[in-house]
Amino acid sequence: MTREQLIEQIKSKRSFLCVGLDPDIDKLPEFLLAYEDPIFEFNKRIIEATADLCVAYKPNIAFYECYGIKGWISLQKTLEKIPKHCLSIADAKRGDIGNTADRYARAFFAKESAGMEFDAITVAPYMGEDSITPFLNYKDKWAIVLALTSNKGSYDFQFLTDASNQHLFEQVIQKTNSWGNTSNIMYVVGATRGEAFKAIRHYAPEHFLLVPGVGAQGGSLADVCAYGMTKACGLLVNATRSIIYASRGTDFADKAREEALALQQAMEKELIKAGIIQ
Ligand SMILES: O=c1ccn([C@@H]2O[C@H](COP(=O)(O)O)[C@@H](O)[C@H]2O)c(=O)[nH]1
Repeated sequence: MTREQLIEQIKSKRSFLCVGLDPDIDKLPEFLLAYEDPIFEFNKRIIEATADLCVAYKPNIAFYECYGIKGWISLQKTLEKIPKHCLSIADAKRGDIGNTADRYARAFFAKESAGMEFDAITVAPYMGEDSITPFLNYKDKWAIVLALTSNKGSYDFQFLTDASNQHLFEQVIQKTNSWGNTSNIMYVVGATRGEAFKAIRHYAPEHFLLVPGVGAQGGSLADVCAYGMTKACGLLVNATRSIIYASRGTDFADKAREEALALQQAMEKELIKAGIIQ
């Protein structure tokens, strides 16, 4: 999906919501366990209940690969169920030397290789340029670079400063910026980092940011929008557990829709406030 198509979707759906698909077999509604592939059944119903309210889906690969071959099959079926008008993000956080990164890119972007073609993948920048550029060689695909994450551990490295007082997360953005452009690189910035969005926008004024941490992690949508929104929106705000586990009963898809709708409505207000839609 191109940047222009993504912006078009945001405007027409009046939403910049990304729904996380992190299915945990121990948290699924019990009646689904009778199905041959409970994870796919769960995801399918979540997608059907929310596809008109969101512009992206983000399966976190850990929640599939932990089930081995069966999990990969559930992931592949889930990806096929994600409508083409939604950006599909493999939250895989890959990062390795160039020739290995090339294989990772094939695995997630080249359908003829592993049978999956995501629009985007999250990547870890620690290993530098050759670990990221293989993902940028695919037309209309995105590498989403971890910049400032939502977790407590982000303080261990990401806030370290150099002699000029520049934080590591700022250096990451400044450096990776030159490897691609605003049509093939996004950054992960946690919603719990409201205070840092100004600094992020200094180094990435136009890039899309994938923002996890609203909902279960307590991040503020209002803060994210106040400091992170651009003229083209520039935000994909993710919520996972607060949507997909809104209920564990037979009404789970309806309740997921209610949660997604509440976020979409709050996002619509922000888009109007910013003059992006009327
Ligand atoms: O900084 C980060 C990077 C990735 N994540 C992932 O996003 C979702 C968040 O799920 P919630 O249930 O909405 O908390 C999950 O897949 C994380 O691994 C993140 O939270 N923070």
